[in-house]
Amino acid sequence: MSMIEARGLSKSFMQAVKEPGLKGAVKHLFVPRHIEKVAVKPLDLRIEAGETVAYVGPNGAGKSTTIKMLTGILMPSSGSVSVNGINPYKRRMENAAQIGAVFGQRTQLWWDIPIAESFSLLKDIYQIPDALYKKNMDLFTDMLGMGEFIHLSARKLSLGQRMRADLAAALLHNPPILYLDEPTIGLDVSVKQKIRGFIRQINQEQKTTVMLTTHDLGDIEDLCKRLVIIDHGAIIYDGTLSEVKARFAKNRVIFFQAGSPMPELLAQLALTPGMKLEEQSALEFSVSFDRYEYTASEVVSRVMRHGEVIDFRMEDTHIEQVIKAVYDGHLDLNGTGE
Ligand SMILES: Nc1ncnc2c1ncn2[C@@H]1O[C@H](COP(=O)(O)OP(=O)(O)OP(=O)(O)O)[C@@H](O)[C@H]1O
Repeated sequence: MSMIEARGLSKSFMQAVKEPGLKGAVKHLFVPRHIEKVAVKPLDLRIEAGETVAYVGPNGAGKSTTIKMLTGILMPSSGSVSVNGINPYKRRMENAAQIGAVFGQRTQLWWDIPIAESFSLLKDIYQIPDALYKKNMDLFTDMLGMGEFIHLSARKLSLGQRMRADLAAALLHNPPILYLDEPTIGLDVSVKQKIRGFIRQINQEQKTTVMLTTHDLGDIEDLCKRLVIIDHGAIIYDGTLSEVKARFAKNRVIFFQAGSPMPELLAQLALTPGMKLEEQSALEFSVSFDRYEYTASEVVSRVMRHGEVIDFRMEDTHIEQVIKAVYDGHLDLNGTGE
């Protein structure tokens, strides 16, 4: 049995259609008009225990709606969903005991009481045994650096502190599943790294299944082996991150700084199939090439045979560029990758 299993899962909303202005509002009061908005088309998804899955897509693609169905917040319009053997919407209490959730924009901490007391309230709510509570509190305080703010109320925390506290709160009861919705939104680089390191460790040591939505592609590269891309309510890609990179990030670029101009070589390169030359100046140019046709050393030695090279550096296509190309409709993940 998979940890998360959705079959034909879909969700539609009725959205009010109002004409603009006061007249429109009054008219809507007497003659309300609605249209059906399909947020998530029937989708199938299986996630195994211990997997780390990034669920990504452009704004309005249906990510949050899917997560809300998986966490039991929303009732699906059709299909079935089982999370660790439980229907999350029908058995909400049992489901709550087995999941941890962090929604970047909201907090589950009590706003006006010290964080330490919020944790002890959660201990009672989840009926966490003393030994486990102490073990987790010690571990999380240390790993997330919470010592400096645990005596403060959530209201007084910075965003980075609050996110760390929220993450600890979500994991206090050792849930087998962790949902993260934009866990690093608005955070500085060092807090992002702390949070990602923590999630990685929890996943590795406790085999926690992690599903996260994010617009931060660094989160995906640092945390997730599997990538599920949703667009217009339908899954358009489900596979490994490395496969996406291998299939679609096929171009590499080498930037050269030459000691003297090499016009002959540049003319040759410009005509070579599978290579693309871009000249920044007479002494600076880059060669973009198909990594499956040429090796980097072939390209470098070809340039070096023609003259002095002072410096060169290589860049791989970043996953960010690949996903942007998918969102923009320039890349068909089910096609050839051209
Ligand atoms: N409660 C609701 N009532 C009506 N329409 C909704 C509701 N919730 C979501 N939608 C619509 O469903 C679609 C999917 O929304 P959803 O929030 O799941 O997208 P998302 O991928 O999470 O986007 P974002 O990255 O912006 O958070 C959107 O068109 C949205 O307007």
